[in-house]
Amino acid sequence: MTQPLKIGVNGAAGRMGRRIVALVHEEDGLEVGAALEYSACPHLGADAGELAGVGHIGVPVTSELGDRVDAVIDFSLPTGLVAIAKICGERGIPLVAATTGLSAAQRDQVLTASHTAALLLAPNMSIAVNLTMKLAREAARVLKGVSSGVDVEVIERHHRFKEDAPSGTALKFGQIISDEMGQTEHVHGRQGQPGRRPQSEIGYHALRTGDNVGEHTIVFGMMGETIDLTVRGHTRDSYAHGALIAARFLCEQEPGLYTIEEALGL
Ligand SMILES: NC(=O)C1=CN([C@@H]2O[C@H](COP(=O)(O)OP(=O)(O)OC[C@H]3O[C@@H](n4cnc5c(N)ncnc54)[C@H](OP(=O)(O)O)[C@@H]3O)[C@@H](O)[C@H]2O)C=CC1
Ligand SMILES: O=C(O)C1=N[C@H](C(=O)O)C[C@H](O)C1
Repeated sequence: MTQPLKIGVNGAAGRMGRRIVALVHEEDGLEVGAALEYSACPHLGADAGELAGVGHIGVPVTSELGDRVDAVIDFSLPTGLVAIAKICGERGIPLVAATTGLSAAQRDQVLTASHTAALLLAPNMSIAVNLTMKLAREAARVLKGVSSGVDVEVIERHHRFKEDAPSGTALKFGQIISDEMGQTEHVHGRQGQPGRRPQSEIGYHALRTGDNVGEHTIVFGMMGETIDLTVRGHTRDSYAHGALIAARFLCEQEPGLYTIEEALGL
């Protein structure tokens, strides 16, 4: 019988980390190998399963990655991702990097791990969101030919605790669309007298309310008609399931940089 893959969870005491711990524990062929947090985390020493609401699993929250993991899934903070990416790169451990809000320099530091380990870095692990990205690319490809112009706006809604804005997913939607349509300016909200809207911009609008786990709407506004592409999360498990698929996928790959589309088979 094959041994279960041992998954290290970075940010294990967080909202996503707890769901990853719970689902890894429940899924056949996977087990929690390590539950990682930063060295001053108040949850150090607590049982990761108890924190995640699935009962005692005998894996304490720790700040040191032991030698018991086959892959790491990270949902933490940019500094946490940079630190774990360095370790994964040094040890050749596959890494699913889900944290958003990285600076360009932090992103480059994380990408360095792909020279020596299998790495997947994506702002959204959900199948529905990544499929909607494909739809958005197709819409942009077709609509760029509309002679009277198309105004693209990205509206996202998230919970009040989210630290970065706009979401990493919103920025990726904008990147995909501007790659197809050629917009060169990315505008975040509007106020005062911005004047007539130029075709060269994509507008982003970040709403922060309550416990919303994530919604994105891409508006393609034209003269006479509008297309809204909307994708809504209902629970964080939509992201967690995709991250587990990605971890299994990376465990079968050579070192290198992989995409969530490859992992999900989109
Ligand atoms: N790609 C995707 O599909 C998704 C990505 N995300 C992203 O994942 C990240 C986490 O989201 P969420 O779970 O809601 O956030 P949380 O704040 O609930 O969780 C982050 C956890 O990481 C901990 N942490 C802080 N610093 C470090 C460190 N240096 N090393 C390890 N752990 C650390 C935090 O501790 P403390 O609270 O004490 O600071 C917290 O427990 C965000 O960037 C979010 O945008 C979220 C959902 C889906
Ligand atoms: O912080 C969140 O919650 C989420 N963050 C990701 C992002 O910034 O795109 C993905 C998802 O929307 C949930």
